[in-house]
Amino acid sequence: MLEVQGISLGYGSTLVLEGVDLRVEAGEFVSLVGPSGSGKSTLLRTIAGLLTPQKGSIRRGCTQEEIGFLFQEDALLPWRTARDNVALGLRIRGWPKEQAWKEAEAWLERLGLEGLGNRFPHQLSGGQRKRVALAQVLVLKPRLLLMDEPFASLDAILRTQVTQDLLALVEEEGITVLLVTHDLEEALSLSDRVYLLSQGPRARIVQEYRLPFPRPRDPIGVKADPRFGTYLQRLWQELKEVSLCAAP
Ligand SMILES: Nc1ncnc2c1ncn2[C@@H]1O[C@H](COP(=O)(O)OP(=O)(O)OP(=O)(O)O)[C@@H](O)[C@H]1O
Repeated sequence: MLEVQGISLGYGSTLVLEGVDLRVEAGEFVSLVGPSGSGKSTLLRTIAGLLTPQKGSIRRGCTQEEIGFLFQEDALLPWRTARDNVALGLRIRGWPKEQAWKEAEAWLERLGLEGLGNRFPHQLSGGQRKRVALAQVLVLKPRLLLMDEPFASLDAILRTQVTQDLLALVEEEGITVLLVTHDLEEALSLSDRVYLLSQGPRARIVQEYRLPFPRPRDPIGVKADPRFGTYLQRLWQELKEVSLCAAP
């Protein structure tokens, strides 16, 4: 679904990424972790097509329309109801209003927001708002979902609930996911593979972990697997090591 080869990219004279390679197969859930400021968001934005690499290539197995984005800041319009916000993308794609509303309501319901379609974003809790943002992306049936710390603003309990629901939905829909996160437990509990990016400048992928946990997966239950602790310890250790060795 996605093949990144030898990507290099900088801001001004600083080369943030140098020679980054990664692959995401169709239906996989892959996370990208690394030290703060290493270039994770830069890499995701490059994959999303928002930044142009100075070197290297990106091959996507789907069209731009089939890519969904979920960033830390949601894209809800404050003057539109939850239903209208979710329906907006379908309306832009030419769906008639009634049909778009019906589909939007169905997705709000799947995300546990039944009956809240008439509320405006400021009338929703933080968790409900995130669920509307998720419905806004999923209603467009993305084949590849790119997420950059989408639930970072939520408290631990809400975050766990929303990610649990997200995982069930992407498994059901067969959506391929690339997630940037600083939360190692989140990365290990959700993913099939985790990539570790080195400390920048000139960051590159230094490690890849292939996780043995089956699907469909309960991201809470998987933490009780004794192998989970082993992976977590290894990832922590390697993240600590790369954080200490910045490129000269
Ligand atoms: N628009 C920009 N102009 C100049 N430098 C930038 C810009 N955006 C990011 N940077 C720099 O590029 C480097 C990588 O930033 P990026 O946000 O990609 O890292 P990150 O790994 O996502 O960080 P974090 O984990 O803290 O969110 C940092 O040193 C940052 O200061």
